[in-house]
Amino acid sequence: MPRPRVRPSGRSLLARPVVIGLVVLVVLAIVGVVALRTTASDTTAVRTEEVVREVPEGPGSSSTVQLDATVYLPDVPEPAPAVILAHGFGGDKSSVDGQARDLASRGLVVLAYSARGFGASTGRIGLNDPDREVADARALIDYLATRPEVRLDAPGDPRVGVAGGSYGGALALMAAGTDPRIDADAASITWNDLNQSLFPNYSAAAGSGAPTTTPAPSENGDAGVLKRGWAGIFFGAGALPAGAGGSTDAGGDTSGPSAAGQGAAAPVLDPSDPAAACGRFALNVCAAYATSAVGGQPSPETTELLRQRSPSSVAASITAPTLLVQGQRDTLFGLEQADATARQIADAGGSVQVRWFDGGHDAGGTGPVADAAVADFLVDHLTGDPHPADPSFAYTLAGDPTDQGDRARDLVAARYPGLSGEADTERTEFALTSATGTPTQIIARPPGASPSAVSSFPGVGSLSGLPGGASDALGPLLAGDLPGQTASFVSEPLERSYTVTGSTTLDVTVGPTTAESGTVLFAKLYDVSDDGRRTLPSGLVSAVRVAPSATPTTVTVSLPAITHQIAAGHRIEVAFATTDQNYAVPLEPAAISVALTDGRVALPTVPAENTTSSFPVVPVVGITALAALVAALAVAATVRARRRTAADVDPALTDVPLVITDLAKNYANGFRAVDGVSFRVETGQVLGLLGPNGAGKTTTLRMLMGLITPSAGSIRVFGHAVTPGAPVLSRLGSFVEGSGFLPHLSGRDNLELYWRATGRPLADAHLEEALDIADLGRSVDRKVKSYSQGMRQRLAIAQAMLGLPDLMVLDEPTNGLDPPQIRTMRDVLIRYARTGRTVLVSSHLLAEVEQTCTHVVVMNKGVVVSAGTVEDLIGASGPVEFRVDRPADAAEVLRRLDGVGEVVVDEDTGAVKAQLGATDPAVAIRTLVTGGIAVSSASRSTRLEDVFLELVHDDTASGDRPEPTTTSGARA
Ligand SMILES: Nc1ncnc2c1ncn2[C@@H]1O[C@H](COP(=O)(O)OP(=O)(O)OP(=O)(O)O)[C@@H](O)[C@H]1O
Repeated sequence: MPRPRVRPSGRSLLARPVVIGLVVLVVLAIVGVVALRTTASDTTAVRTEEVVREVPEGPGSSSTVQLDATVYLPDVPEPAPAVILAHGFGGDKSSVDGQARDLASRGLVVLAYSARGFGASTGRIGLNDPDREVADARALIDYLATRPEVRLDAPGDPRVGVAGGSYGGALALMAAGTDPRIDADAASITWNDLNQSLFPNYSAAAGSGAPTTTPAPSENGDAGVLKRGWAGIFFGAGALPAGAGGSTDAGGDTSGPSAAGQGAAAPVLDPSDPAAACGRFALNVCAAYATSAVGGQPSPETTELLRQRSPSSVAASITAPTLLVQGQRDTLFGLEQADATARQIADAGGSVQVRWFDGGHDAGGTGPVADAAVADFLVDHLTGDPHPADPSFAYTLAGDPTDQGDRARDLVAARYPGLSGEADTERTEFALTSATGTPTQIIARPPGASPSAVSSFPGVGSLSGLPGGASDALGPLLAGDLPGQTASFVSEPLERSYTVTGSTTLDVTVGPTTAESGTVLFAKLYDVSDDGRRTLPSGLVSAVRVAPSATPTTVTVSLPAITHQIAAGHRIEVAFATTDQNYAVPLEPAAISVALTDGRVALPTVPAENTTSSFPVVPVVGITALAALVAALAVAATVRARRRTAADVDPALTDVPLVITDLAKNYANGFRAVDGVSFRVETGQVLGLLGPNGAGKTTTLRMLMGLITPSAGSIRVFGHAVTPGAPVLSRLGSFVEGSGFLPHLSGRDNLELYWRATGRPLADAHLEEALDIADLGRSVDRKVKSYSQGMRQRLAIAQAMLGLPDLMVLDEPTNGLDPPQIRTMRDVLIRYARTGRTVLVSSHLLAEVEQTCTHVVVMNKGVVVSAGTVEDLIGASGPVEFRVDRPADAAEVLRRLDGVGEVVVDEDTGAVKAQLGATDPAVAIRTLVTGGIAVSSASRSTRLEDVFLELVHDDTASGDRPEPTTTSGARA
């Protein structure tokens, strides 16, 4: 039965205006964009023809896929060059209708089509599989060669260009790299390498010369950090059946009528079919995403799959003139992606031109500016004689649209400096000093990486569908770093204003860490105003992962590539944060030391001419304001939705420390480690979670700590539903193995550091009380590297106790302790529970549990096999041992009693052991005495160990799942 949930008050008052406001603003905005576009086109009459092309499902396959296409035919007397137009991810051919009409009205035949798996096209999404989507584009070129309206360069070889944004942009590049018939290609806001885009790592071993610094980094180090926010949005858009909505299309005109899903045969989802969760994705793509999303790291197979789906795999073969248009507001595919593609094409002798524009996935996708650049390029290169691309480089310097004196400026440089080298990039050095005064700063990552820093809002820009930079508008309001989690290094105030165009690198020394996940950091370049306001340009961060090392490691980190003007009097701040909510950060707690190697940063600029003619201040102010408003409302709705989730409270349980109901966990390999676990812990209890190896104890506790997500069931802490990062987790103190203490700091300093990372005042830590209970004595002021294993364990327990949490959860706290230390630990836990708080502890030391815990839950093979008080558990089973004068007669008498099970006489001691079942031992004694037998003692010899072995032994031997049993007083 669903439980009543507490909703934040005022919901019904707020919801309607927000929704109405959103609808009105989106309609206004779309009308505005449509109006802008229609005035720009319609110079030549255009007619359209609907076409369905059948292509093989895969190489050598007998089954086929149907591609739904529209051919746009300009009313021109001669055969015309053609363009294949590909749409963005989650869109379909209708998404590029406006752009297609515009190109056709300029005299080009345009074929726009829905990629396989999108719109009315059949098949599955292969993420630009070279053998499928890319082969489809080549098949469409074959088709264009048969159309009489299309100009041919040779039989079967039409004069043709390919263009697209985002998903379509990568397709355009990959088609150009595999089909020499293509005469020009234009790719907007797209990736070079999906591995680098989705698992970025902007660091490389210092001195390796790896990251190229002008104007954007193009090289990555090893395994990166999953860009969880964007990856989820990207893959979520394809996980729905066709026609189910969910477009995140940022690579096409959003003004046209959406035909998403029209006529498409939406697959019928069968929940029992594992493929159902894959929606429209090809199963290999789906599996690749699922394993990386769960593990946070790509498997070698995923890396290879993403490599094949990337323009980087074919860029060296692109010979047609290429235009790369990349967005300056794009936390999905940053400027460095176009930079890498440009370098690869140029290195192989191809001709390439680069444009950076004030847009991108965080600002409504491509938009009119990018589309116009693409149209000019295609018309220029397809209608005249083929000629190399113009080497110039254009970019936009965003101004403040509310300030007419500081307008956005369009700038053109003679060459793209990424290709012409360092010589074209001026650099100015700024000295940076550590914000704390000490060269090395120590920052912490809290357990569960929660709370997390916020740098940008993936998807909000494309949600608004507008230019103007939703993330930029919202960033200063909502983004932020957390105290204790950020190391910062700042410059003196700048004497003059300075324009950053591109990226820079700096050497940083981090670590040491032996954690398997290595060190993960997020590097940022802030513009700090004189009143201390920090602006993170375009919400961009550089994710960095440094391999584990027992000694500090120096790496070269590339800061994000930006265009940004820093005003005179402002400071530059380079910051390193341990968390970012858009990335899959390791959840284990860690303390990380960070130092700049030479304390300087050299920021680049690209000398360029201002070509701004007349700037439409009024529409931009209006559109930007609308974008900001729409985005603000969208974020408000998101925040409210999150609050609602966070406020998922069962009022009947607000006094109960923990209630776990029907909890289950399937790991990525399909193994069900926890299967329908339910139990409850009351205030003041010390509950022991017992079970043999592999029983599912750690998995259960990790779900409770919010470190992993349950597959089913619920966990309520004081009535609040637990989810990763849920605020109620602040009432829970937890101990997990490998607490990541910094060895050269004292125990006390480590605890203070850890507490600062939670963002809460030091006074709330109750440091002395936690230390007192953990009984570390004066050792707390010694360096941790001098601690014994037992002292480290106790320090970790003290860490779990900081803030005196109402519920403390400890996973195997006695591991590695010697008997006296185990005894100390026992006292610590008992004392803690006596303060009116609650302890949940997993252990395999049964004698310890028996002496420490008031209650026990026994798990085996993922299920609860018994639960109750320790006395109940011991008392409810096991034989009673009678010492009598005539053992054989006593055994006979007991056997005749109702409900009594096995009765045996111990030949050595003469004791009679009887399984009394429900029979009261007092009744048994009275019966014996009445029968003339002298009873000198009756006792239960059972210890928890016996019960435990009895509960798990048979089952362990047979390999079957045991049936749960509940002792009296148990609440399983
Ligand atoms: N990430 C994972 N992927 C797949 N299986 C896993 C994963 N983590 C744990 N398991 C499996 O789940 C089962 C339960 O593991 P868990 O660590 O929860 O047990 P446990 O009761 O804590 O055991 P132990 O006392 O040995 O730590 C084990 O069979 C384990 O191999």
